[in-house]
Amino acid sequence: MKLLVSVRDADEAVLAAAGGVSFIDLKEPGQGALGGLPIDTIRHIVGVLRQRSSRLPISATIGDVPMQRLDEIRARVQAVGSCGVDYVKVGIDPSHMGDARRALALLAGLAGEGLAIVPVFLADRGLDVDLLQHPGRGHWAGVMADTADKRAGSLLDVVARAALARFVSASRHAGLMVGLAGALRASDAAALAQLAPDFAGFRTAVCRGDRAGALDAGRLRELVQAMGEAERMAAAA
Ligand SMILES: O=C[C@H](O)COP(=O)(O)O
Repeated sequence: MKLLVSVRDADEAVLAAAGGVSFIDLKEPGQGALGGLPIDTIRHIVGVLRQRSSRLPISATIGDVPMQRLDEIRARVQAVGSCGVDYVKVGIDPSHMGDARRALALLAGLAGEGLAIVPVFLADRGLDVDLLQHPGRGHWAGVMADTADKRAGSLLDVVARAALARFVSASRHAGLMVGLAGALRASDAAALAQLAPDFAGFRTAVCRGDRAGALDAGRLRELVQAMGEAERMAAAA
């Protein structure tokens, strides 16, 4: 299981890369669950990481764009995708199923332009694995579950373990890389190792204060240790 950490600037990205993170995610945490960074900032961070010979995969979010605004989603995906990131993350709110399906179809079409797109299903009101049967699924680069309301607790408090296991397994079945996130804590490491997604994403747990605060090297170290230990124990079981 890769450890994804969300960062908002080049200093945080370098800190995360040096701290043992295996997946760097670019976002502005002060602007919501999928807050987007300015395009120039994304390009700058990618440049800094690549200059340092970091080959870590990099994702970036397009921002919290309402799903009905298909033209804006298209433009943001294309702009973020032009920055040299490996993956473009787009939030999907399944509580508006018609809009969600139309947005997912758009993302499948954009993948034809050579963009590796990861729909991020907001799981605050549950996870609908039927969306993983969307006809466009073969064009996505992966899928994620995440939460919008970080005050409600960890994803593991908000969504039943069995539903998360179904999401991971249905994603695999569809041939998709799968990630879990949503105010996850270091103490969730053992449960995450059991669920075994391809990656687990963190921001809140590695910050001083809330997720809009600064990335904290000590918290990051503790998280890397906890995740490594949980993986070793799951492998030994
Ligand atoms: O993509 C991962 C998220 O940025 C995780 O953020 P969070 O831990 O605050 O939910």
